Amino acid sequence: MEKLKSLLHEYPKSTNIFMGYGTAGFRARADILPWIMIRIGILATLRSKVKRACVGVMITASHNPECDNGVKLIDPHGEMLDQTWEVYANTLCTLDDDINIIWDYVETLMIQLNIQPNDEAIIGIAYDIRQSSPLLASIVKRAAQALSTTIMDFELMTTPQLHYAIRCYNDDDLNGKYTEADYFDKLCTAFQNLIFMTSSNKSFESLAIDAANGIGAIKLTHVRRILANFIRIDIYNDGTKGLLNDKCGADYVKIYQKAPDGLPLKNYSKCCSIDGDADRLIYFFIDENNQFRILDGDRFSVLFALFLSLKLQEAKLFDDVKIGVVQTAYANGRSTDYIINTMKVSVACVPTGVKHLHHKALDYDIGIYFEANGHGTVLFSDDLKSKVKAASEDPKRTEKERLAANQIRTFINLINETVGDAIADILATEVILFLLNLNLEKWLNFYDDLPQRQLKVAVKDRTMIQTIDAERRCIAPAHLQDRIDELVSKYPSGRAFVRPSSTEDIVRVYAEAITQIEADKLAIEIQKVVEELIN
Ligand SMILES: CC(=O)N[C@H]1[C@@H](OP(=O)(O)O)O[C@H](CO)[C@@H](O)[C@@H]1O
Ligand SMILES: [Mg+2]
Repeated sequence: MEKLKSLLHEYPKSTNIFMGYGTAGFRARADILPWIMIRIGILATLRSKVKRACVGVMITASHNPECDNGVKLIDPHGEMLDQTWEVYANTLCTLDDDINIIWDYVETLMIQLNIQPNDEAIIGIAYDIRQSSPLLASIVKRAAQALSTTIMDFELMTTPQLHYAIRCYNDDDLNGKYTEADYFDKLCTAFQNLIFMTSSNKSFESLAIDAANGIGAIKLTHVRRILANFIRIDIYNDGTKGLLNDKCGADYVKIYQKAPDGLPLKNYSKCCSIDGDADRLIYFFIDENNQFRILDGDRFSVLFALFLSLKLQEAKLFDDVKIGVVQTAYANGRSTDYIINTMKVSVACVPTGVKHLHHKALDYDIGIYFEANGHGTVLFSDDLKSKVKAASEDPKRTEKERLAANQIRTFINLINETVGDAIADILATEVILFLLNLNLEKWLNFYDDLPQRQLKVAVKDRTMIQTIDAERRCIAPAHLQDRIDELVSKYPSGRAFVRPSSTEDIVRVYAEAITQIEADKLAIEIQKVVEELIN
């Protein structure tokens, strides 16, 4: 109690205004975060006690600028914090800096959640390369230690590494331990084995990676070294010169549809950008007409689903396996059409936010999910894992069937199933392109995107908008949806929706149409309706 009391005194609550615990946890300017870290240390301790397992605390603001930071909790299987606990996180942060008030709330929660004072707690803490990160991590650590919690200090890590590390500690199948060397060995060995299984004498073209001047640059050097005999990886924006996420990184490339600074695009046929904490990935290249072309999250869904359904067919397992793609309303309509009608793979649409995609993907034996912004992964059910193992070892099957099953089995090891992992996704993408004999141009030509436009609208109260049907329709305020329907009906192949952002104080408008001019026009018309009905 005394230690916690002095910590509250040392880092007093600096503001009553803060964004709630959302998809990305808490995010704000780094200088107003210290007091929040005390409460996170407490919350993580309680979560660990309830789950009787290790939980994670990741300090990062992902693609946001260096001056920002953030924090989020990771649950024992490496997944995002359970949604009911987001409420406790918010309540803890609304409490005053009074040790008695805070302690009363902690005791109430302990009774409610049946936590005994002597229950053990263990937390793994990691952070990205922001200057503010070590201090924020030390505050979480001190708050948790004040409650006798054991700390594993992982220091610098990518977000997906910490998710995976937490899963390892809680899973006996994964030896209950994590080392960075084991992690990159696992990914790189799977990559090499998939190449060895292929009787091709092709070689890889060099890959240029824009690492957003973030933590990914440091971690990618391991992969570059291990795979040096297979693929040449050149890392740009590695933090030696530029600023974190400044005119570079996956978010910049996707939003501005522009090449990142600091990468000699013309020297490469394949380039990609990751974001500041290495959980998003976007590929890009210059096409024959000298146009800058990007391959976003929708394209990864298509590529991964294509590869996995093809291998399931070759292994004669396709009819026994439920494979599906999970998207949000921001997925380009043409990608959805292509997956359903050409690839004959089912598609589910869920609200924005990785936790929703991840949750839905668990419904499938092979659940592939990506947000259009490049965050995503693949989940494989235990049943699917047993099936492919059995098929790969079944002497009654043909060699081709066994090989395909073995390829799926190996591919599973190339994936970080806990969360989108840009480094794992790069290796998976490279291997699929290699095995299917594709380059970026051919991959892009699977289908043409419908032109689209996204707008941000500043409103007085964005919570006035309520949505249903995976955020594709509004039920409040009155008449908004009717007005949107009326506008959309004037555009052939038009599609549009509005929703309040969960990370910014704005309403997002999305519109799609046959031409860019029409998509822009539709978006602006809807923006006006939003302004009229909300402000
Ligand atoms: C349209 C869009 O890109 N939305 C992003 C953004 O959420 P909003 O609720 O739209 O602000 O940030 C989320 C967290 O990073 C990310 O999961 C999501 O995809
Ligand atoms: Mg990120």
